[in-house]
Amino acid sequence: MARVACHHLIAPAVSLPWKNSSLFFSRNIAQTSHFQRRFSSSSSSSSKISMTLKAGIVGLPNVGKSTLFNAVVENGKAQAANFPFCTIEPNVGIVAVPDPRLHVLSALCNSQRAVPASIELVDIAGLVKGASQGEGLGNKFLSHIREVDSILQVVRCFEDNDVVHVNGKVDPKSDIDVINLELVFSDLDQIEKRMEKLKKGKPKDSQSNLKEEAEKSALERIQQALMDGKPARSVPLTDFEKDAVKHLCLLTVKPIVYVANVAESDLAAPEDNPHVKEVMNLASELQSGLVTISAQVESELTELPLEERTEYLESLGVDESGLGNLIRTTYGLLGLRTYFTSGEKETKAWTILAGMTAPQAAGVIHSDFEKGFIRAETVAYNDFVAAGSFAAAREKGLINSSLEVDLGFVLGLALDDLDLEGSMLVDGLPSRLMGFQA
Ligand SMILES: Nc1ncnc2c1ncn2[C@@H]1O[C@H](COP(=O)(O)OP(=O)(O)OP(=O)(O)O)[C@@H](O)[C@H]1O
Ligand SMILES: [Mg+2]
Repeated sequence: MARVACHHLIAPAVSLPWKNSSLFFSRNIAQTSHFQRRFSSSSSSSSKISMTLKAGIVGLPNVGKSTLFNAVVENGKAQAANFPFCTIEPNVGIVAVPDPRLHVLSALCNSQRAVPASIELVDIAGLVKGASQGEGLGNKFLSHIREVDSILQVVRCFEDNDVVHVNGKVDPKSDIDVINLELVFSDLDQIEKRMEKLKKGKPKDSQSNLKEEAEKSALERIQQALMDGKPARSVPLTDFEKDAVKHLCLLTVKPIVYVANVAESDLAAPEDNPHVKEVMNLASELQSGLVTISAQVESELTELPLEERTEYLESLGVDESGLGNLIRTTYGLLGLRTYFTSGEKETKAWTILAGMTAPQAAGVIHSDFEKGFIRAETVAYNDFVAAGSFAAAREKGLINSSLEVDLGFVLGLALDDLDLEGSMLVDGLPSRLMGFQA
């Protein structure tokens, strides 16, 4: 099988180049950034997107993947119909990550526009038993999964005799097992081929030798786990080993969110549906996320005028659409965090990986900002909102300034909980992370 280029969220190499500050700061940061060029290729709306990750919608045929895709993606036009293998080529769409903080900041700063973070969704063809051996639409479709950063697995939990189930009955456990097994087989195949190659080849130098040794050792452990039916992500690896196996883009390394697709009538109390309960148990066993949604309802909602949507949801006993939850769960599961830049022109959410340093976070806006990083200023989101402006927060002494700056540096990355010595972002904090373009 031809190897596809996989899609990674790569943190730029760590450097602390605060003193090297001659390079930058004259460019308009709203223009194409490193990540814009890198992560959002052709769409014309991509100039507004900061860093986009890909989530792939997978599942058995005819379980509601395209219906969900069309509901989530504004103007989504994937063909969704009641027959298996309706989707053949993947459909791709961009979805905004809902974040109420964006609008609060935008109002406080009188911004002309608010630009949310976004996720790229890929609606992939249905997988069936034997896909790794070419069954159904076969290997080609596993290769589409290889290209995504995370997996949303739609699991059918609705009973409807008119909608064909490829295995004859609604059975979430068996559906999840079928998909997991295909992903496991595909990884095993990939590892076997790689091991053979590693055995034959000779490393160029001692550095490559070290890396290959780490790769071999990691692959052996992953292979064992896969043979025991466990995903590769369950195997503890050192950072060096993770890096050594990254190029294989193993499918079972990718985080999974299970999307329990329920009937309209189950939406108000999904946990009463035994199929949903089963998916809940499996998701927690497999250390994966779970979201309950009715793709059918979400798709009907998009057809309604805005004012009628709330009424419809109320009639079903729920107060909000499940899409926001789905997107936020996906975003959180990937260890992604947001910080904001805010000014009159725009308030914008930028995506970073948990654990990125302040210079790296600045580098998401523009790589020059990382190279010439000078200082970070810190303020908690709530403090900022209470103060009402950056100037007021400064006056009240709520902003901590780290290093001295005398170069007219205008990007004050304001990072709460920042370890100023090492400029490390602390995992898990960034709900309070803000940055400002003066
Ligand atoms: N929650 C639901 N309740 C009832 N019917 C649903 C629900 N979700 C989806 N369906 C119906 O299931 C059928 C299959 O949906 P869809 O085409 O989205 O499946 P798919 O997973 O994309 O299939 P394929 O793998 O063939 O592309 C459609 O008729 C759709 O209306
Ligand atoms: Mg489809």
